[in-house]
Amino acid sequence: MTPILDMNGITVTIGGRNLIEDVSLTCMAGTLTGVVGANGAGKSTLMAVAAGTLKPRRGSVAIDGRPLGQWRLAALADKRAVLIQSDALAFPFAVHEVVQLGMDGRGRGLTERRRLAILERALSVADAIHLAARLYPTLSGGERQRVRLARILAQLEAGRTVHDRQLLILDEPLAGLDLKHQVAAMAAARAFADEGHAVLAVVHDLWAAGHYSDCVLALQNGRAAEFGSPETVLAPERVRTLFDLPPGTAVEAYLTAARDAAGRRPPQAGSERNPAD
Ligand SMILES: Nc1ncnc2c1ncn2[C@@H]1O[C@H](COP(=O)(O)OP(=O)(O)OP(=O)(O)O)[C@@H](O)[C@H]1O
Repeated sequence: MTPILDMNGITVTIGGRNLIEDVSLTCMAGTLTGVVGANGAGKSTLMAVAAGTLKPRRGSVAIDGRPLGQWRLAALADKRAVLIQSDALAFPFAVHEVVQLGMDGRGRGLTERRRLAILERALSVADAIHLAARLYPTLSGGERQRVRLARILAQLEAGRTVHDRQLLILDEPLAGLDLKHQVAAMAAARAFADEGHAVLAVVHDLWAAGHYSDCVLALQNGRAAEFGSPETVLAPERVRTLFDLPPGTAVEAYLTAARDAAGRRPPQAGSERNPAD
C-alpha cells in the first residue's frame, strides 16, 4: 500500500548546521503519527519539509507516491492542509471569511449551498460558530487557533471532491486551547485519520500524543531518536531521556494513556517501517 506521506533521509541544513539529519517517516492511510521532542529538536522544521514550504538539502518527500516537487500547488492544496504554529497572516477579515478563504478555489463542482454547509460544519467542529461574524484579529489566541483549525478542515472537505487519501499536517494544534477544545481538536484529527486519511501532528502534550497517536516519532537534536508505538516511545525511561528529566520524575501517566488507547485501536493502524532503524 502506498503511504500517503513518505519522507526519506531528510536533512535540512541552515547556516552550516543540520537542523534535521537523515530523518525518514512514513504515514499510512488511517493513521495519526505524533511527533514529540524537546524545544528546538526539529519538529517544526520537519513539518515545513512535509508541507513543502522548506526544501531539504538531502532526502525526498512523496505524497501518495508522487514527489512533492511534481505536485501543482492547487492540486496540493486539495490534497493536504497545514496548521502552522504561528499566525503569520493577519487575516483582517471576519471569521467566516477566514474559513471561506481556506476553501477558496478548492474542490470541484461545489455549489454555494454545499460550500456553506462545509463552512458551517468546520466552524461547528472547531466550536466557533458563535464567532463567525467576529473580526479575526479581535479573537483570543485560543479562539484564533480554533478558527485556523476550522479553516483547514474546510479546505480538506472541499478538496475531498478532488482528492481522497488526504494529509493533515498539524504543528502544535493544541497551542492556546483549553482542555475541552484540546479534546475536540485531537478527536477531530483522530476521526479524520479513521476515515482513511493520514495525520502528522507535533504534539507537546505527551498524554495527548499517547492517547491519540498510532505511532510516535521522537526527535532529539534533529535526529529520529525513537519511532514506534506510543507504548514504546512513551515508556517512562525513554521520556526521561528524551526530555532530559531528572531520574524518578513521574511520567508514568503518559504510558498509561498510550496503553489505554492502544486497546481501542484497530490492529492494522501504524507505520510500515521504523525510520529510527
Ligand atoms: N531559519 C533558521 N535559521 C537558523 N536556525 C533555525 C532556523 N529555524 C529553526 N532553527 C533552529 O533549528 C532548530 C529546530 O527548530 P524547530 O523550530 O524545528 O524546533 P522545534 O522542535 O519545533 O521546537 P519547539 O518545540 O520549540 O517549537 C532550533 O534550534 C532552531 O533554533
